[in-house]
Amino acid sequence: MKRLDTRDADFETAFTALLDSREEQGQEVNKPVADILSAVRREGDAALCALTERFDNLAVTPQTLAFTPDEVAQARAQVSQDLLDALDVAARRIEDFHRKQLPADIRYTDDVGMTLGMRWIPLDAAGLYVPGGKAAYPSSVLMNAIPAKVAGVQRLAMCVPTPSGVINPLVLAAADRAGITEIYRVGGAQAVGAMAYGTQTIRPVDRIVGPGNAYVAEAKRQVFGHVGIDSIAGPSDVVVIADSGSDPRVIALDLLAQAEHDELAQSTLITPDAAFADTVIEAVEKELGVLSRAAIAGASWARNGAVLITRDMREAVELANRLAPEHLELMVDDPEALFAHVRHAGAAFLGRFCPEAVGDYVGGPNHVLPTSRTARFASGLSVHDFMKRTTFLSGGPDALRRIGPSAVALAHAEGLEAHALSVSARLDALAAKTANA
Ligand SMILES: NC(=O)c1ccc[n+]([C@@H]2O[C@H](COP(=O)([O-])OP(=O)(O)OC[C@H]3O[C@@H](n4cnc5c(N)ncnc54)[C@H](O)[C@@H]3O)[C@@H](O)[C@H]2O)c1
Ligand SMILES: N[C@H](CO)Cc1c[nH]c[nH+]1
Ligand SMILES: [Zn+2]
Repeated sequence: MKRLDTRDADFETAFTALLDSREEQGQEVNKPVADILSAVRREGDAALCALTERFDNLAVTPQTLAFTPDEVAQARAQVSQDLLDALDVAARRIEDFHRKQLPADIRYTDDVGMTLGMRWIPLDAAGLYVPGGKAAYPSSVLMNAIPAKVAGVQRLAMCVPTPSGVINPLVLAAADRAGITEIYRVGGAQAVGAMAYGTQTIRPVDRIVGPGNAYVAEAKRQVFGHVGIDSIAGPSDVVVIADSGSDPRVIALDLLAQAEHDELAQSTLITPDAAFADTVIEAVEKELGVLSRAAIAGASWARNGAVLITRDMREAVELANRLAPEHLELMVDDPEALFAHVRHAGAAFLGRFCPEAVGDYVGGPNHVLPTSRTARFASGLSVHDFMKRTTFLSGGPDALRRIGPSAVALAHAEGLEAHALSVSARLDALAAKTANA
């Protein structure tokens, strides 16, 4: 863990190193991921099965890659009613929020008489990656699938790793709740490769979405262009801006809630109060003594944890903007005042009683969010990720007479004769018709 004070002479150097550190960690997986993707592209199911045996310790055949409807029903039957109810609370709230994102088409007739517009069309097929290496993520099943359903995607294919063949039944219950019927027991870069290029068993999709570890995130980056992707939603990160009005233990737990996802996760506290910072650091160490996932959380905190002490809250927000976190918690009395200055964050959590973990499960907005500073240019998963736009133009002779000559002039200026003729031939025909009338 790094403890930095903006008043220190070497702060800027240390902070720049912090900004670069996770990108550098991500680069370690470029080559292994490229090898996995090319094996899946070349050999299809054979590579998929061999890689699943190697990385997930699971012997599969093309016939057993998919979960059967019976397996899904049996898994659902193992889940308690309380958990199914909790799943339902989450699903309803996620659906309500995402329904509000449905975009409206555009259609209007302009002053030259052309009708112009833009139509939103759902994707034909989406691939949903649900992580499953170090933890089970039924919540990510809902976060992936519900916006896709709301958008109207016809085919959803879900991939989830099952280390040593074990799957948390709630994952399959969540898939069932979301109406997913095509579920494969594959994970990592090989799952992304299968959904991108297709194999004998898994048909390719048009866009791959969902969170995952560094291998999954890098695989999505590498297949982008062949298929669409949502964003780089890799190992989680959080920035917590807090003052001493919060219980240090609660802030420590918020930091550890991200750290426990992955050794590569990153948790950062920013506060103007140095004494408070030190109490939170102590509380983190204390909680690490009792947390069940202390090995992962402790490794993440040691490797990527950071505590930044600022001159004031405005400086705290400026540093948060530079970190462009996946999650930003504003644990202060007047969070809206700080939020007004936030420019880069995947999702913001405003107020002492709105922890990020609520957003992970039941808040409503999506928890699949851009990581590793990509919130500078990317956003969380939404209904829009499952749709694309087709613009349209419709015009008759009058409109062509009015704007056609400008098109002809510009086509000549670009040296594109066929373009110019395509328009002028029509204009000539119209002129001849008028002359003959
Ligand atoms: N950003 C988000 O929106 C978001 C949401 C939820 C979870 N997450 C992140 O998802 C990740 C989940 O990670 P996970 O590991 O639990 O599950 P995962 O499913 O993402 O990864 C497991 C797979 O990684 C592959 N893998 C592991 N080690 C490998 C190696 N050495 N070489 C090649 N492949 C290897 C295996 O194929 C395995 O099936 C965490 O980093 C968590 O922070 C992010
Ligand atoms: N915090 C993760 C997003 O980065 C999502 C998640 C799912 N379950 C628990 N947490
Ligand atoms: Zn989480």
